[in-house]
Amino acid sequence: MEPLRINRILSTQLFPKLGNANPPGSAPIRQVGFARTLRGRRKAGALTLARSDSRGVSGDVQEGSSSSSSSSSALGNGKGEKGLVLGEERDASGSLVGFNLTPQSGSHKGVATDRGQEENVDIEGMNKVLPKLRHSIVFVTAEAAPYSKTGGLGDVCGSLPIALAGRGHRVMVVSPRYLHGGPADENFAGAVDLDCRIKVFCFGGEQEIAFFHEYREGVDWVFVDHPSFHRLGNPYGDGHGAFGDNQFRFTLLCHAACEAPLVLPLGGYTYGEKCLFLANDWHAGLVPVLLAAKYRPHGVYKDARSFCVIHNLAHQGVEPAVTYKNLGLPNEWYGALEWVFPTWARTHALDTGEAVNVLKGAIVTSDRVLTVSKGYSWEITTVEGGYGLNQLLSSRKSVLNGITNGINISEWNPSSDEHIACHYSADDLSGKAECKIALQKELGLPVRPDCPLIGFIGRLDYQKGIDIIRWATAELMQDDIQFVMLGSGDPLYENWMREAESTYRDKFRGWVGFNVPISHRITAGADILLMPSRFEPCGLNQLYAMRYGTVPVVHGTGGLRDTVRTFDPYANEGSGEGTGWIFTPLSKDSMISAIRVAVWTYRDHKASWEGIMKRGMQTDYSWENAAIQYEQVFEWATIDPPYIS
Ligand SMILES: Nc1ncnc2c1ncn2[C@@H]1O[C@H](COP(=O)(O)OP(=O)(O)O[C@H]2O[C@H](CO)[C@@H](O)[C@H](O)[C@H]2O)[C@@H](O)[C@H]1O
Repeated sequence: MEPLRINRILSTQLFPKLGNANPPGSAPIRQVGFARTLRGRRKAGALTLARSDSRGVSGDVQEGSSSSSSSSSALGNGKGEKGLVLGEERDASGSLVGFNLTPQSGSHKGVATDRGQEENVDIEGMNKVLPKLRHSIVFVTAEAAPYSKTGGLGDVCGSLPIALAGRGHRVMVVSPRYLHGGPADENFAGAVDLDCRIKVFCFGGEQEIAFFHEYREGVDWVFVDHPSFHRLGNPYGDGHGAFGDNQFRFTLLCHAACEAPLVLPLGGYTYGEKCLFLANDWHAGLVPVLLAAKYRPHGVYKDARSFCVIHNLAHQGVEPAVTYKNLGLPNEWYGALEWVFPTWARTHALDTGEAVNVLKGAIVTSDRVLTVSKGYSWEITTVEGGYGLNQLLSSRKSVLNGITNGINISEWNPSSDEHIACHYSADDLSGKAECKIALQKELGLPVRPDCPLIGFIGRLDYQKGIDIIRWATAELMQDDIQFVMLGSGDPLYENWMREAESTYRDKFRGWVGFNVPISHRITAGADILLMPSRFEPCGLNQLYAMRYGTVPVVHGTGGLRDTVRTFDPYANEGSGEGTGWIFTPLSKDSMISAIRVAVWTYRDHKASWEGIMKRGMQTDYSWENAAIQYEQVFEWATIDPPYIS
């Protein structure tokens, strides 16, 4: 293996044993899938999509791609009046942590024209500003809606790829072909067996992987097929908890995803080596490590770039250190995944705390790190929000950015939603009242159009602040309100929801389970959506709620703080401003106070309430904005040499 070259400073503290450490129980690694790769390389390389080199890169771009003067103009369309440009967001220390889209001002015009980065293309009647630089993009993810979804990761990986494909990129999404033995298996009915088998060597044996494929909405949806993805439950577990072999299952996914661009002739052509890999959350975290450790030393994927996309830092894929030898990585890369628990977190006196941490491996090997909101990109560099990775993430601050998620505005559209009782829009809100009545009827609540209806949708998890809701419910139920919850997860809270429903028959409904149509009906029928999340990397439900004229009351954290604006009745010369309420700190009392202010506004200040609803409904939450920001990060990453070559 070639000596490791890292193009930017990488603290030895963070990479302590790289190059000389051997993992516990280590054995030589066989490179099964890769052998095939080398054979197919010539063909794959020849088919790589053309990419112009550093065209448009002005000379003053600084190391780390944080140069604002050059980058902020990158998205101008060169036509003078239609383009958007990115204005950078910096934190108190001056580090770039996110971007704002702003209309192109006169001062940017000249630069944008010089760079000539985009072109106007008329696609299906929509005059879009498209980038000239088209990439081959590979999303690797444990879930992608509508094929699989347990939460927001599925939503994002089901819709951002479509937005990027719509902007001219060649986009593949690689995720498992789950068969759970239920109706959801039908989701994969359109995917055909590509009749391409590869062998992956991991966990002490050779595993045969098949690929299924569906081309839909401009995206190559590639499904990795292996018997371990065929079982009852959901992608991660069943009624008994998380599957014990998740590390194995997602190791397979990562190996398969690295092979897919090289071996799958999708539409007649492989994606080739010049890909941008977006590794979403820990499940895909081995992808950047494999690129660096398994492929690049052999000259493969030299021009690829990898992005570690963090949707939730609380889940890192931590396993006992002996697992390392199972991952199909060279022994000398153990340091990349090495993780030592602090003394207080060890279970007994002889516990050395040694573990492997897949997400850590992704952070230290990927070219850039992305999170799903600007606020969260800062929070994860703090002790409170960093889940032990804050120092590591701080060390990569120059390549760490937050891009706020968009939403699928076709699926979440109150004027065409197939799941709701009546359609409506900001111009005619009458249908929303019908949706509320229909929801009350469906759930067996008293039909009371004027009674404020509060909704909650989400995983019943510590993250979502469900304990705060539980604690506050008795007090909230003293008010004249109705409260509807939809969620599944921790059995403690599932049982509590059932109990609360029987205690407060006229006011409370707790729907235990995962049900997308009901989630749409609650979003449309509720007046207020409650999100007391302890942390929230972005949050999608508040975006859906605002689009449906349902006013969010949220804890001021992460993406919630970035996307909801607290109502101010005095702003704009008394006409008001804001789309909801943000409360802080996260406590029962501050949450109840915020709900009471919202309920009071709903009851006694109808005009203000309508203003809040309409401002939320009129905000642009489409993926287009986020996709443009992703392109900016892609551009920076391709300007820089690979982080590890
Ligand atoms: N019982 C149920 N029935 C039907 N639908 C249900 C449901 N429970 C949840 N959902 C749906 O699942 C999605 C949840 O998305 P969120 O972004 O709110 O949270 P999640 O924590 O899963 O995602 C993580 O990743 C996303 C994406 O980046 C980040 O926004 C977020 O902050 C981060 O925690 C929504 O579409 C919601 O409607």
